Amino acid sequence: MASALDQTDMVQIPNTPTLVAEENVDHKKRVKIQPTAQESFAMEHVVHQVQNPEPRLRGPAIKDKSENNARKDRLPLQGEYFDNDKGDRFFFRHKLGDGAMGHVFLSVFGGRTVAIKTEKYSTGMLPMEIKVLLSIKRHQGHHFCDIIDYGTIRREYNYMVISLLGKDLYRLRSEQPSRSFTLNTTTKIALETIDAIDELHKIGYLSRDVKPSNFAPGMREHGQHKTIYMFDFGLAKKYVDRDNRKMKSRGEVGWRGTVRYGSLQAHKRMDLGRRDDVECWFYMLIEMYVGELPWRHMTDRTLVGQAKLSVRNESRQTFFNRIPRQFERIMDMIDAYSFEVRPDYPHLKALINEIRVENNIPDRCKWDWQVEESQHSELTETTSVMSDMAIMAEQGGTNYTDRACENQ
Ligand SMILES: Nc1ncnc2c1ncn2[C@@H]1O[C@H](COP(=O)(O)OP(=O)(O)OP(=O)(O)O)[C@@H](O)[C@H]1O
Repeated sequence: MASALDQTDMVQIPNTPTLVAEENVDHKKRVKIQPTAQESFAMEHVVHQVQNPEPRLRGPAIKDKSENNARKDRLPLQGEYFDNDKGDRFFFRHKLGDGAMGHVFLSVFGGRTVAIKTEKYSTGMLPMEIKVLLSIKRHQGHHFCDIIDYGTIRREYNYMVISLLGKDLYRLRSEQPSRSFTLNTTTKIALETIDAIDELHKIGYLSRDVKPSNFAPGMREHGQHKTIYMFDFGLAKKYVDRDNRKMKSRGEVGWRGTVRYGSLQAHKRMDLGRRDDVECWFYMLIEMYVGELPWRHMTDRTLVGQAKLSVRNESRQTFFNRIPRQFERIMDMIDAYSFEVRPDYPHLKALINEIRVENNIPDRCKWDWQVEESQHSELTETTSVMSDMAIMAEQGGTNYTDRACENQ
């Protein structure tokens, strides 16, 4: 992957207002708390709405075709279709999952199964995701979905067409009889996912929402089942400025992320850096191997933060009991990182590989879900087993910012 950082400032979704992404605001000149991507989008929306040409009507007939209803901010439904600007037709075959902001559908494009992520036109989170995926594509990121198309339909919804993935890691673990993965699968996931995080950081972005439900293996039919892919960049943020200089911490900015996997700094509502993505990765690994985290049943964010502190102090021994000692070293390494520092990804990987060697895990080993996988068709694999709401509830609420939280 190239190390040059992306200099592009804006993503223009055809027929949509321009998103001025969060990171494009000059930090030094800013006096107020930085607007979220959503707020920036809303501001731009007002400015650009008048200038944007009228989008041509596309897609299926809508029952009530009155002018007002044709412009209704809405999510598409299963069975509908739309045509993109090049005349390609995309059907929303069936729903693969629900996110906080919209639906993800299965579709077919060029004889290949794909996923289409949608959100209401006014939501404005998708442009950031598109921006990240386009940047990744330019840098040939290995652990990310290919972005095939994106746009907006009649000011009703925004969409992006991306490569189809298998079930996410949260679902796959939940389906294991023990609700945990073997050391082989956990360490293989650890190596794949730290590579994904490293790749994202190399192109100048933070995820700020590293968690099992944002990673999934690729599809066997596409020959991608040995790779774990990272998706969902709704909370992503650039941590370097236009001149590729690392931006200074903005101090206290509010909560970002998912309670269960959030870093100690996130609990302090501080600006997040690369080390925080890696801390989330660490909690994710422990959960996958042990089957749960001590704060699994806690919903109060403060209590979860206290429980995370406790595993560094009074409950350290219990927490690290019966798991490879390298995990404790990993946590101590992460805790020693300051905001600016680049995590030592090769060292983290070396510790994971040490676990594999000590436990005589052969290099070529199947994922835990591969036995079960062979008994089902690939299409069934992508269908949700747990409801998305159940997963959100399990994780102590899905990703959100303080602002979104207040709106709940
Ligand atoms: N490329 C894909 N292939 C298959 N399924 C996908 C893909 N992208 C997303 N999904 C499914 O859709 C669900 C929601 O997607 P995603 O996490 O991107 O949406 P979101 O609105 O950002 O959700 P969240 O509430 O977790 O932030 C995922 O959990 C997954 O089940």
